[in-house]
Amino acid sequence: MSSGMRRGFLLSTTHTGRGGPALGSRVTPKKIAEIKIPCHPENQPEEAPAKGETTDDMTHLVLTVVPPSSPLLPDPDMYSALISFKTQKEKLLAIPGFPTSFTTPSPPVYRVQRAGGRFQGLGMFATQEVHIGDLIVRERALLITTQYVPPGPDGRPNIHAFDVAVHQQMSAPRRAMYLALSNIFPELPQTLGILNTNSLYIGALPGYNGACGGVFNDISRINHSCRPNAVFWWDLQSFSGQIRALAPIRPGEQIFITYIDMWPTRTVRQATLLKKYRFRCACGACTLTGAYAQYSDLRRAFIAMQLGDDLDGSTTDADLLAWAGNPALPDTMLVNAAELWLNWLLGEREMEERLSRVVFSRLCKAYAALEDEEAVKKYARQAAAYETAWTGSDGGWLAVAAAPQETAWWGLRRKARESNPSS
Ligand SMILES: C[S@@+](CC[C@H](N)C(=O)[O-])C[C@H]1O[C@@H](n2cnc3c(N)ncnc32)[C@H](O)[C@@H]1O
Repeated sequence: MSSGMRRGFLLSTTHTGRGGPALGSRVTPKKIAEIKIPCHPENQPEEAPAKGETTDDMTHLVLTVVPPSSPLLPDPDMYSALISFKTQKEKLLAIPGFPTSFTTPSPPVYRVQRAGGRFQGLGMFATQEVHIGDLIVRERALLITTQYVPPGPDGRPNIHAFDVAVHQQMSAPRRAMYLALSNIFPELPQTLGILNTNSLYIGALPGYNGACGGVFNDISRINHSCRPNAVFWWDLQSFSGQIRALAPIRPGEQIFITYIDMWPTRTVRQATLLKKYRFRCACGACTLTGAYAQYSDLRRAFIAMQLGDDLDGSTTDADLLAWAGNPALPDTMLVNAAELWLNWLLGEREMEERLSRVVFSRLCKAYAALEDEEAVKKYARQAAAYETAWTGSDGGWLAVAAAPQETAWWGLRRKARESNPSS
């Protein structure tokens, strides 16, 4: 998306890192309360390679295992094979305490089983009721690799590293797990075909900002939906992937993540999935017909328009503050718009992290300005659940839900009316 697109009306939330809003001058209350309504956190910058550091390094890949092999760490089933550049390996292993330990729900709340119907092979299913934000599984990868593979002597990507990692570095049980994963690219060498079928994007590793992917024993069994009920994310510190619920899931229901961006139209999504994963998606959004299908495409296009703007840019709460401080403007002006956006996000099951956070933030600020305690509590609780799904912690939203009146936005409309009795 080009950053030159028109700035969307929803995007005027102050971005001050994980802190709260910087209130403008006109309606600043005397007492700035303790509880901040979270707003969009700054993105962690991907670490660019230091000048000259990776140039030589990037001519070849190095192989290692994480945690580093040690007789003191006897559990080979927890090791990830890592294919990276030397600088990445060194920076990773130099992180204090790396990798931290982690836990996953025990007994498991899911089962990997034959998916049946339109799905080839296996899928992941809930065995217990799961709520938004709940952890479903956390797992160390079988293999983590950079996407960029330097050329070998013949000038073609040197994919030999995948064979070495799988056949020489993995323990026998880990290798068996890897080789049992599905492979939709039989024309490729087996280790690469499995990688391309199953790897999930994990972002960059320290030392080089190129993309990396991870292959997992259970997480890679999750099928795709354009209306997913779960989200995958990667935690560098523990070197683990996790799946959390994005919607309530009942026992026996299949768990889905999205493999692709969700905002393109159905035609574009289907073409991408066919090309990259060789299946025709028949999810709830892809099987809509007629006006419903058009409406879904339209809502996703509007969501994309908002995302097209630079959400991390220097946006402010200026319009919220201008509304709060001007009693002549309708009370419902901003909440109506934000509720419409939230309904579109929920309707498409496209709870895009950055945009949803902005919407919840605006709803809570506007309802706090209107002194509508129940509405602030409702949206702050929802925001807490989604924030937990995206990050593993509620991000401060539960404090807002517990005491809306303690936020700096509380009562700004009334205060503005009191100081402008004529308007
Ligand atoms: C990462 S694997 C997912 C697990 C796979 N079903 C298995 O048995 O291991 C990706 C492959 O699963 C299948 N798949 C995933 N989502 C699907 C869907 N919504 N409909 C049909 N097939 C799907 C496709 O063959 C795709 O290439």
